[in-house]
Amino acid sequence: MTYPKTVGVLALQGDSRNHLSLLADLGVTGVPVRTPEQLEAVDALVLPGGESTAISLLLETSGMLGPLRARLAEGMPALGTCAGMILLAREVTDGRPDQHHLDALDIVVRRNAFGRQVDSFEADLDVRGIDGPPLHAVFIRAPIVENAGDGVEVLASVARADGAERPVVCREGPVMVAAFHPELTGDPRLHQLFLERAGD
Ligand SMILES: NC(=O)CC[C@H](N)C(=O)O
Repeated sequence: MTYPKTVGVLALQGDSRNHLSLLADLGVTGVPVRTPEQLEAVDALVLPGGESTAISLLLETSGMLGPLRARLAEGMPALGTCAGMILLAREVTDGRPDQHHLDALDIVVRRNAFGRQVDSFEADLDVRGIDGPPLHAVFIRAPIVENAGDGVEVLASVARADGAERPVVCREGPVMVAAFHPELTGDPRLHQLFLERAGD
């Protein structure tokens, strides 16, 4: 199994540093991506958590929106976490009217939607494809997956305060998303799962 050679981390806004150090722990060259030229040079991309409306705007002003759409359409592997998951979705039900989404996997998401747990909560997740102890996940103003298409694999779910189970890790082809912040716990297993598929 080979990992992609160079993995970019979108560094326009939000938490790119911890993603870069997890990639380094896995022996992968991670590079911050802020320009179309830097995007062109990577084999895969991590879109971190932060604020999806701000990242959306910065994608536009940096000139990266078009090139990023094109790379995703060509099949570039991407991992989106929290705000990154919102950006990669097919539809955002309550995004700002001018908020861009990249339509890279067939999910519909709603921002800041974990009911009473809206601000933050933590959960231990069984993730399909990850062995060993459950993955500890930190959710911060997390999006909810309202609908996942037939082609989408749901790899982990969590019960909302009202008891409804919601997908929190999804994958479609080379694109994987998580509603939480996998970079905050120092556990590299979610990145590893992404890279295993991304390098195929
Ligand atoms: N932790 C996060 O990335 C939060 C996402 C944020 N609520 C948004 O809408 O973009």
